[in-house]
Amino acid sequence: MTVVIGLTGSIATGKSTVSLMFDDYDIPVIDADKISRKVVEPGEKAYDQIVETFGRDILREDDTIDRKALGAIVFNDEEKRKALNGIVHPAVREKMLEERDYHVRQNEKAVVLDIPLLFESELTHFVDKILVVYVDEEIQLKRLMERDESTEDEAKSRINSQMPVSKKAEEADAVISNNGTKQQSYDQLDAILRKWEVI
Ligand SMILES: CC(C)(COP(=O)(O)OP(=O)(O)OC[C@H]1O[C@@H](n2cnc3c(N)ncnc32)[C@H](O)[C@@H]1O)[C@@H](O)C(=O)NCCC(=O)NCCS
Ligand SMILES: Nc1ncnc2c1ncn2[C@@H]1O[C@H](COP(=O)(O)OP(=O)(O)OP(=O)(O)O)[C@@H](O)[C@H]1O
Repeated sequence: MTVVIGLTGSIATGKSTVSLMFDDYDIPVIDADKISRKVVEPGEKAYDQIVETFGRDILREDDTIDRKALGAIVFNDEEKRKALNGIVHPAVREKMLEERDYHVRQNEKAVVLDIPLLFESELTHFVDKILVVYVDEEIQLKRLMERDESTEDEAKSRINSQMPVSKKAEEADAVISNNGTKQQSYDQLDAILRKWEVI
């Protein structure tokens, strides 16, 4: 039986950093953010729906979506964010489940679904175990501003678009505290995977 691990956290808490560590165990990772970029490429159904809903002002010269412009709209307006989610999420969900089922058929020991909005989108029933990557709020804000070169207001509007990571940690089967070094997070992951008997 394949163990389906839901990897989540909140923005910039370190999901991508931790997801790379699964490589060392040959555990496949399905990345919802990556899929969400693919399903909005020109020619895809979700692309047409986004242009219809948000207009052509959110397009770049080559007609691809200007993610910064769309982000500036949806991270400051809950209704518009819901509209975008309603377009993008069904397509992401379908693709993710297809990939999950492929790995289950291959009889892999484990497969990871890296889903930032696992709780917010009520997708917890898709996974067997929930692993939350946690950091304290000040560190989250600092890392987000540094990574995205964003202002404090921009970063805070993104953070406030999600459930607080402390709340997610309360509902998890296991929590990695990523306040320390990447090596310390790696050691925690190793211990969790041993406990879950997937390595
Ligand atoms: C608004 C968009 C265009 C901004 O793109 P951008 O390249 O700047 O950010 P990216 O997609 O890399 O997302 C970065 C992080 O933002 C957070 N985030 C993204 N979308 C959302 C959302 N709708 N609600 C809350 N947080 C979100 C996630 O933590 C994600 O990891 C893009 O995030 C998007 O299309 N979002 C809707 C789809 C979605 O929910 N994606 C995330 C999970 S599938
Ligand atoms: N333990 C750590 N020590 C120092 N920096 C870290 C650590 N973990 C992650 N970072 C840095 O913090 C930033 C956020 O991490 P990462 O991109 O992995 O977060 P994320 O949760 O995947 O974010 P998103 O929700 O946007 O996809 C990155 O610049 C990353 O290099």
